Amino acid sequence: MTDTAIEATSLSKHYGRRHRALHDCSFRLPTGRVCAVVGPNGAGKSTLLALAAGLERPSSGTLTVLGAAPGEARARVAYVAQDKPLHPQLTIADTLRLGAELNPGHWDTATAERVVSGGLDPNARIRTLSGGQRTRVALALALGKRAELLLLDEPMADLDPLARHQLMGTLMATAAEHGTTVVMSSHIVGELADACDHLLLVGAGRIRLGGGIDDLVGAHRLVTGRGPVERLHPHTVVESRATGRGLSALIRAEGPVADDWDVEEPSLEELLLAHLRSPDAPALISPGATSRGLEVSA
Ligand SMILES: Nc1ncnc2c1ncn2[C@@H]1O[C@H](COP(=O)(O)OP(=O)(O)OP(=O)(O)O)[C@@H](O)[C@H]1O
Repeated sequence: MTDTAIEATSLSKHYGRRHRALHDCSFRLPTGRVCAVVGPNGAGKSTLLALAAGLERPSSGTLTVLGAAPGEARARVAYVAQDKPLHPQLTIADTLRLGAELNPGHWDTATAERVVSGGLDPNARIRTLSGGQRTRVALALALGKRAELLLLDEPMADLDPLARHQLMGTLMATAAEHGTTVVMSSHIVGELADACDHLLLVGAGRIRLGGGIDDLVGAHRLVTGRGPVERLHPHTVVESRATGRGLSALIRAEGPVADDWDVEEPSLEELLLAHLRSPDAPALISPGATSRGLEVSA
């Protein structure tokens, strides 16, 4: 049994000659984590999830999922694509029955029904559902499968706040009870902080931050003091701006920060926003999240 849910080594995916969706990505996601995949539009998040689901093939580099090639791990993985494809002519009940038939011996009826419970008519056809209602059915199929790895591409995007809250609760309960690894892309940063313990920040096809959220947040500091920014040497300055009092910066601390700076730990949201605003800041993959393939070949 592997302790690695996903491992990428120098992974690249190009569409045609000009579209570089992912470039030279290396990281490791241990099993049992709830991982947020965050990044701007077009960063490569969906491409990464589709590669892990075995629906796309890398242009170069390697990717393993639960210790196997992505295609071989498919039975142990559930994937919900961004557009949540379902059979429009089936009813909700038919769809869940199909899920049970396709996953003999490892179908969790109670969880699947819980995800679609609350105001949804089991006899309603998929084509009559709203976007958010379809999402709930797609998530019911994914959670019902009792997969070891859930790959969810923007699962919360069109859910109302109550449904989002319920979904997060169900995901957390599933992950805790069965040790399921969850990987979900999202733009809703505020809601990730409570639910996720691992982060992949993707920017322009590269991994910008990778690792446990506590490790990544703990490696950074928000500092306020008198400029100029050069006074922050030797720390890595991710983002800095002039304020009424002098200078405010988010830094990656390379040792103790001098006493004349006010120092705070950033929130996850502050960390992400600073990195999103500073796409050229150096990448950080925390030690437990580096690709072992890379260590061997380095
Ligand atoms: N099938 C495709 N053919 C050509 N280019 C593609 C294809 N799929 C994705 N791309 C390109 O790859 C890049 C990454 O796309 P991807 O969908 O992975 O981004 P994303 O981070 O999921 O974006 P969003 O947040 O908008 O969903 C984009 O520049 C996109 O135009």
